[in-house]
This record gives sequence, structure tokens and C-alpha cells, in this order.
Amino acid sequence: MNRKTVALVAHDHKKAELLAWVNAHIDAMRKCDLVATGTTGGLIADDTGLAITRYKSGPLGGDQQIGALIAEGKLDALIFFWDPLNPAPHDPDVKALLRLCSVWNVPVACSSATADLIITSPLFFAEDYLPFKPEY
Ligand SMILES: O=C(CO)COP(=O)(O)O
Repeated sequence: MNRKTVALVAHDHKKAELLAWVNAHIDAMRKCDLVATGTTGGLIADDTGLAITRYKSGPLGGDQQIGALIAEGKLDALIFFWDPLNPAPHDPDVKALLRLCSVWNVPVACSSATADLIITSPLFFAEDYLPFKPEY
């Protein structure tokens, strides 16, 4: 099976929802190389025992570090439960991260419903499926 690199990110009010989602898809998570922003990654690693490469906390540059992975073609999906009800001090970074997913055609889920569809899609792990990669 094709090993995929998946980023896990959640704002504070959405962390419990992301943790529940990870646990609901724990078998799929074990088949992925996981990266995360700092606090999100620590929470998930402590709860599940999954190995996660942790970057800085979002407000301290973690979103931008994950954005750099996207720009380098090293990320296969972003699961980002951002908070639509509370302002974030680093909102420009949040927007920049989501923007790069569109620039580089990287699948991104901002809700558990969409994340369910990505992670259960046979295409996602298929050896012979390569999403279109734009050439700039
Ligand atoms: O702020 C975040 C994403 O924008 C997430 O950062 P933490 O995982 O460190 O809370």
C-alpha cells in the first residue's frame, strides 16, 4: 500500500473533534506518516501512541512549516479543523496554509465529514493514482 504523508492540525475548540476523528480512523492513521502542529501533535501522540512529526505551534509558525511541506511536494493531505467561531491571532498563516492546498492541488479537509471521505477513499491509498500536480 502506498504510504501517504498526512498533516493533522486543529484549533483549540476543535482539538477534541480531531482527536475523536483520529481514533475513529486509527488503522488508516497507522498506514500514514503523520505530521502536525505542536500542540495538536502532542495531544494526539499522547492519546493514541501514534508517531507524529511535530512542528511548532500554529501561532508560532507551525502552519507555515506545514505550508513549506506542501510547496516542496511532500504532503499528500491536510486535515485541518480550523475554528470558524473564534478569531485566531495568526489568521494570515491559516489562510496561507489553506491557499497552498489550492495552489498545489493537495486534498484538504476542514471538517470531519470531508476528512471521512478523504481517508476512506480507495483512491487515496491507490498505488496507481496520482493527483494532478500543476506545473508553474
Ligand atoms: O494554531 C494552529 C493551526 O492554525 C494549531 O496549532 P497547535 O496545534 O499548536 O494548537
